[in-house]
Amino acid sequence: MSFLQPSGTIIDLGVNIDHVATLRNARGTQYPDPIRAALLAEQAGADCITLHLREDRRHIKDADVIALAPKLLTRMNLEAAVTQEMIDFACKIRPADVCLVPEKRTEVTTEGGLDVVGNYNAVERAVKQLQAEGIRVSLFIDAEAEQMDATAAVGAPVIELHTGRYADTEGAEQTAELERIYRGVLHGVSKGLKVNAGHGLHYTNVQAIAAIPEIAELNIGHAIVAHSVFVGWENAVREMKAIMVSTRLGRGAQ
Ligand SMILES: CC(=O)[C@@H](O)[C@H](O)COP(=O)(O)O
Ligand SMILES: NCC(=O)COP(=O)(O)O
Repeated sequence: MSFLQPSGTIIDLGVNIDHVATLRNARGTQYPDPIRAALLAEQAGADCITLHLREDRRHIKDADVIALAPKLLTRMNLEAAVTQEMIDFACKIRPADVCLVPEKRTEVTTEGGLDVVGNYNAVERAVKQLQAEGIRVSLFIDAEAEQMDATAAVGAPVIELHTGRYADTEGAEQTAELERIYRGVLHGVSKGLKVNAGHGLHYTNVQAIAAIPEIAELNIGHAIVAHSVFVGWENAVREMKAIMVSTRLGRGAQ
């Protein structure tokens, strides 16, 4: 496909530290410290730190967000559900970015994109409240034109396309998902949106997504935490960033 041509455009890596907190919470210890992981990830090449304060606090806790905010050298991308509790909390923290994501208590991980069309008024209220605090708002959505059109209408300048189905499929199904994402990226750009992507990306499926030149940022967490078990945290971050950048520059996987 044409998007596989090297473009040399910049692509940012947002490192999601949720599952460093998962490991910490497994025993109720203070280690591994997600704040230390975030600062080391920045030194290893992360362009931003993403963390998801879930309503059930299964991994990231309020205290993690509060402790990390003043220490970050890059920028915080706080993921949160569209609830008054989370929007009020985000407005107190005032991260550079807030990404509004859907949440179901019973889900193992995020299962789909935010239904902006079906929750338009609530999303619009949240976007306006966050933007009044100077926060840039991103909506985590599936690569569907109507969701992107609603995102533009509600005034959010950024979308993050859910790559979960692409990550969970293979062969012709995965190729179809990749084409759907590519068409979604082009539609999002045509609506004037900054287009990011994330969920389920890892060291051998990230290349095809990173090769799409109009994608500005990838948010990746679970795979980096998993890989760090074998290569170390900073190396895992460096390797992912190197794959993304070399893909963009057309040098193939390094
Ligand atoms: C929105 C998304 O895809 C992830 O950033 C999110 O953090 C997934 O939730 P878990 O980290 O709890 O799996
Ligand atoms: N929004 C996606 C994200 O932050 C990380 O998702 P994953 O890589 O942990 O699946």
